Amino acid sequence: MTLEVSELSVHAGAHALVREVSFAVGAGERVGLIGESGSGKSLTASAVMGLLPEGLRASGSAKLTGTELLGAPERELSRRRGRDLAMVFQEPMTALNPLMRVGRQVAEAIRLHTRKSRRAAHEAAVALLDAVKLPDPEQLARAYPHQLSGGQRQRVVLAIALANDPALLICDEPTTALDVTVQAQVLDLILTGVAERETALLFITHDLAVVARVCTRVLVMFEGRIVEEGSTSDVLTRPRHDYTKKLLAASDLEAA
Ligand SMILES: Nc1ncnc2c1ncn2[C@@H]1O[C@H](COP(=O)(O)OP(=O)(O)OP(=O)(O)O)[C@@H](O)[C@H]1O
Repeated sequence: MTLEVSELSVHAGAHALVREVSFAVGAGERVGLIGESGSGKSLTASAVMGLLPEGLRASGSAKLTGTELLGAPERELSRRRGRDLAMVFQEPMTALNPLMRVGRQVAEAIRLHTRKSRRAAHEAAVALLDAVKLPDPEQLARAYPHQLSGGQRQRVVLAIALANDPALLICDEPTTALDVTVQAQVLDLILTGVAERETALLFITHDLAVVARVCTRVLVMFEGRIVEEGSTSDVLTRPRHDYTKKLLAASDLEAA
C-alpha cells in the first residue's frame, strides 16, 4: 500500500475533530474523501502531510510506502513533501510565490529534490508546463503568477506537484474555485498525471459529480469518522449510511 492510515485521530485539547480514521490507498488508486463541511476531511489530509494548524495534535499512524509520517521530524517531512508526497489545494495563489516566474518555481521544485543542473531543470520545467497543456510553455515559463488565469495557475501548481513523480498526491477541492469548463480540463490533467506515474490519489471534495468522474473508491466522513466506504458506483448508487443517503439527495448528481 502506498498510504496506510490507521486509527488516525486529531484533537484540539480534549476535543476530537477526527476520530480513529483508518483507510489505505494503493499505487495508482484514486480514492475520494467526501462529507459535509466540517466533517474532518481537510484535517485528515493535513495530518497525513504533517501540516496541522498550531494547537492541533494527531495520534495513530499514517505510513507512506511503509514509513511512518506521524511524529516524524519536520526535516524528514519537508524532505518527503514535494518528492514522495505532493498536494494541490483549492487556491493556487497560496502555493505559488507571487514574485517568482512560474517556470523557475517548477524548476526549483525539481532542483530541491534532484541533482539536475539549472539548465536541465529548466528544460524539465518547460516539458511539465507543456504536459499540463499550458499554451506556449517556453514563453509562459517567464510569466509571473498574477499574469495567468486561475485555471492556468492551478495547472502550474499541478506541474509542481507532479514534478518529482510523487507516490501520493493529495488534492483538497482543487477545482472548486474554477469555472466548470476549466474544472473539467484540470480534472482530466490530474487523472492523466496520476495514471502516468502510478501515483496514489486522495481526492477531497464535496462535489459528488467530481467524485464520480475522478475516483474509483470513496470514503464518506461524518463528524470526524469514516461512516461508509466502497466503490464509487456502489456508494453513489446504493448508499447504506443515512448520512450518505442525505448527501446524495442534497446533491445535483443526476443533473450533472
Ligand atoms: N485549527 C483548528 N482549531 C480548532 N478546530 C478546528 C481547527 N481547524 C479545523 N477545526 C474544526 O475541525 C472540524 C473539521 O474541519 P475540516 O477543515 O477538516 O473539515 P472539512 O470536512 O474539510 O470541511 P470543509 O469541506 O469545509 O473544508 C471542523 O469542525 C472545524 O471547525
